[in-house]
Amino acid sequence: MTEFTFKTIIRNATQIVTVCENNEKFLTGNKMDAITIQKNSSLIINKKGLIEFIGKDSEINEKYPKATFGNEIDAKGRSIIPGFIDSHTHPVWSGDRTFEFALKLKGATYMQIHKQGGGIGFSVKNTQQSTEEELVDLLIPRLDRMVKTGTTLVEAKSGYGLETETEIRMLKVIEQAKKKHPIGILSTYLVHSVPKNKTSDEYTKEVLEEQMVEVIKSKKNGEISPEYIDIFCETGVFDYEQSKKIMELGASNGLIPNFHGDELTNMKSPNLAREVGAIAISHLEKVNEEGIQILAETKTAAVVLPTTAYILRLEQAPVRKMIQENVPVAIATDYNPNAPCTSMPLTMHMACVSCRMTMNEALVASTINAAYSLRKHEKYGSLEVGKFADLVIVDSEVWEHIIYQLGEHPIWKVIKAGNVIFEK
Ligand SMILES: N=CN[C@@H](CCC(=O)O)C(=O)O
Ligand SMILES: [Zn+2]
Repeated sequence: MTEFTFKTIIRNATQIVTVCENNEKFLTGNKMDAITIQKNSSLIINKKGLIEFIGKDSEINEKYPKATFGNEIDAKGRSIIPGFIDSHTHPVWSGDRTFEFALKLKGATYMQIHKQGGGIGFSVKNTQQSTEEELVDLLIPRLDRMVKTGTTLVEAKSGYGLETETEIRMLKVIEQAKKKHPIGILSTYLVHSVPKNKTSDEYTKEVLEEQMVEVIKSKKNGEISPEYIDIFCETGVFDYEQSKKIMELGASNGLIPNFHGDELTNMKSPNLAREVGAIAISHLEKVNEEGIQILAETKTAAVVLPTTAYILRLEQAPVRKMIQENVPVAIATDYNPNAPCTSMPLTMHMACVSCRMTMNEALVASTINAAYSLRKHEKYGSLEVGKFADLVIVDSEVWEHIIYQLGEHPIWKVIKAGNVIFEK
């Protein structure tokens, strides 16, 4: 078998959107609108799947005169961007909630449906009754759809179990998908809601005294590998103190707090993030001025979910204000049975139109800032030497077409660590 010097070379792309070039952890303020782009350039990927070189094709002969490549891709007339990082999803569930969408279209609110046992409760009932294999079979095609729209790394939560066995089963399902699917997956243990027959206090106690112990035990056994602890901190679900106790216990067991906050009501989530050392808060539709200042000071990532506010007809999170105040803003699909959108390009389009982001800001929020929101910025989120070669080749000379072509997705190839995982 021929031994190649490098895994892959992608030659002569009209644009390589590197996003940033100085190993920045995240971009804030005006820097979000000042992404870096290399024109008419080539990119070399080494055998470890890492970026070896980005620059002019003419430099390659000089720098690597004898190099051979396992795969040569001609990207003339096309552009390259980093693979999207979908930093907030709930992709493991069973049961169809189309009927709830119909109710919401007629005016029912998220909390009305939730209180009647629908919403999360409906997904919980169905997920509890599904086997690990059934859930894996539902998850894999969802991950396929993510890859087709350019996502190369996804955060995936548990949270439709609400009892120990099903929560751990969901995390095992994610574990199986990590082995079976080429997309990168990071998993989160999510304490999502209160089971029907319990009060919030009772369930908090159960999580603290029993469920968390089992989750940590399974993690230590190597059956599951959650890296983050998440909670739905919301009026009528888990209050500030309950959320704090659960995240603190998670943190003391090596899980990093990264939670749902200030979605339907203001919960002082940024204060909570500061207290528990959370790396990110998702939603933030109801964050106030004081909260934004805290996010800016602590550099807690704000993970904005435009699809949710769109579907629930809520006001979007105050993204412009957060960018102006130098909060690291990320965006994610929130893929779940309430907002069943797997597409980052569609989410970016919504972020531009509904949250008034520029296309550059939306790209930063889906790449380097999304990586930061999961503390994976050292190896992901921009196209820089030494990072993983996770990227999308856009079927256009102008990278912005990935956002502009609403609902269409001009994607030619998706590459993960140097391997083509989707092509048209
Ligand atoms: N807000 C809480 N959780 C999800 C919705 C989950 C569901 O409705 O099933 C979210 O992030 O939007
Ligand atoms: Zn969510």
